[in-house]
Amino acid sequence: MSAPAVEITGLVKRFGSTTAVDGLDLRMPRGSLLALLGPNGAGKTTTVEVCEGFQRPDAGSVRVLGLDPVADGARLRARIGVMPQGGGAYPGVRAAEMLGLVAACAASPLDTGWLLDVLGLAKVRRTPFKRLSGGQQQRLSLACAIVGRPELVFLDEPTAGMDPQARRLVWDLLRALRADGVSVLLTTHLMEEAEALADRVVIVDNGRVIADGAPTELTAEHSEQAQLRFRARPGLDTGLLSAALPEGYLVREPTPGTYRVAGKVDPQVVSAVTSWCAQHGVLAEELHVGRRDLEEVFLELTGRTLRA
Ligand SMILES: Nc1ncnc2c1ncn2[C@@H]1O[C@H](COP(=O)(O)OP(=O)(O)OP(=O)(O)O)[C@@H](O)[C@H]1O
Repeated sequence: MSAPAVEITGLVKRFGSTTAVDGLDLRMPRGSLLALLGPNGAGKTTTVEVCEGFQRPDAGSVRVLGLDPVADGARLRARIGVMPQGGGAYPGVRAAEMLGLVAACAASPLDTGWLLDVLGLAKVRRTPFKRLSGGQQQRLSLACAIVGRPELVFLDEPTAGMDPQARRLVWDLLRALRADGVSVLLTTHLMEEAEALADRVVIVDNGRVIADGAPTELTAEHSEQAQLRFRARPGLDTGLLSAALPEGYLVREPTPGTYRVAGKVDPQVVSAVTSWCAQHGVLAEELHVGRRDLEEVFLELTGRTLRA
């Protein structure tokens, strides 16, 4: 049987007095799409860089496609694709030229014209890298990561800074890669991205795994009950609103203008929230009763928001 795509046990990585990764365990089967989700500074990039062989672990064991990323670095790099955060290229190189250079290093590359087309880059194929927009540079960097038909790709915040249309193109491509049996490990702090793409989500905070499972498992596990949430102008007096609800309910504003009511949802509490809003001239928009999302799971586990 082939080794897992990634197997990490007790990974520790320190930078001076900062412990970036603090005993992280992760197992990713072949052919799956795993999202490492967490706020800034959680240790996602460091974990990925250790897997790629760019950082040496201080403790723990890391195997990628059954290989040690440091000792077997050269063999491993021929089989993986890497899209680092921020990317990078010779500033004068043209888009198609750059992809062609990377493709030339691969034994059996994908068709570069097709790849540029799929990623919406056909029109800028002759544009120098430095004149591409941030989102176009990101997509070119993704193209470079996958043009060599890797068995496993590491994508560090692949859609950061992209507009929604470009993000869709990337999501479609990642789904197609997965359907072709490629293993994909991506980092993100966009819970929508993790929910939309991943077979498994590993939520990381302070260098540790705090939750791990399929998106639906995570949201179900952490919410037997439906939850009431709504949007309204930021800064409502949540203490006053909580006091107007039946005993035991608590209203929070985890991000400005987003309100969540903790407690079992029933018709009385929905009515009490809307009455209070009406009495205070507050328009409650997107009033929603339903399953929690990953953002709420994270909030519940850490008391903070993913975007913090
Ligand atoms: N080369 C380095 N030298 C010193 N500290 C570092 C280095 N790389 C990372 N760190 C620190 O390690 C911690 C984890 O950083 P890391 O980049 O892995 O987090 P992240 O989850 O990828 O965050 P982001 O979402 O912002 O990319 C942070 O406190 C960061 O400042």
